[in-house]
Amino acid sequence: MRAALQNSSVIGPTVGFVRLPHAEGLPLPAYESAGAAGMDLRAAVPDDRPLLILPGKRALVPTGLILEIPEGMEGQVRPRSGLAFKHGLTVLNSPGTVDSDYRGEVKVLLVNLGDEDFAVTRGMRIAQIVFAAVTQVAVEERSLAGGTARGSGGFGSTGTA
Ligand SMILES: O=c1ccn([C@H]2C[C@H](O)[C@@H](COP(=O)(O)OP(=O)(O)OP(=O)(O)O)O2)c(=O)[nH]1
Ligand SMILES: [Mg+2]
Repeated sequence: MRAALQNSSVIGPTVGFVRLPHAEGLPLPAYESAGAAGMDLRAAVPDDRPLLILPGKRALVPTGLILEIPEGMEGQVRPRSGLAFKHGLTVLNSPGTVDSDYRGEVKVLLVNLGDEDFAVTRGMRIAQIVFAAVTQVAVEERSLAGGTARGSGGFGSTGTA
């Protein structure tokens, strides 16, 4: 298995990671390749108590991490394509939004859309988090929206092919 990239190769803002006691011994998220967009999140479930997700059921999986995301950024919790392809496991609220002012434990809402039970074991990489810039906007109420060529056409109005 390829080692996760060292921090020194990353140019960008810094996100703080606080490891909670139940994440002790688990590797911190890290980019797994030079161009990776996301860092994998690991399940901080007890070693002796895997979390079983039955077909059609969902579970909130602890990561054991509190993040300190810089203002103006968010964390997006997304599925891992391998788990989705092989087991039908995905993130129900994808992309989950981790706000920069959230100081609770980051959790992953997994849903099993496959037809077999899925056991989430300690340290398993269950999802990935992508950090992205967000823009907060000012709201201005207006009586009319300005005209455009598209107008109100949507939901396939430009054709399907
Ligand atoms: O996949 C996720 C999504 C959210 N959160 C945490 C961080 C986020 O900042 C907070 C609130 O998420 P969101 O705004 O999506 O949920 P809500 O239902 O609107 O809850 P709230 O009323 O607390 O904002 O929950 C996670 O840990 N994982
Ligand atoms: Mg909210």
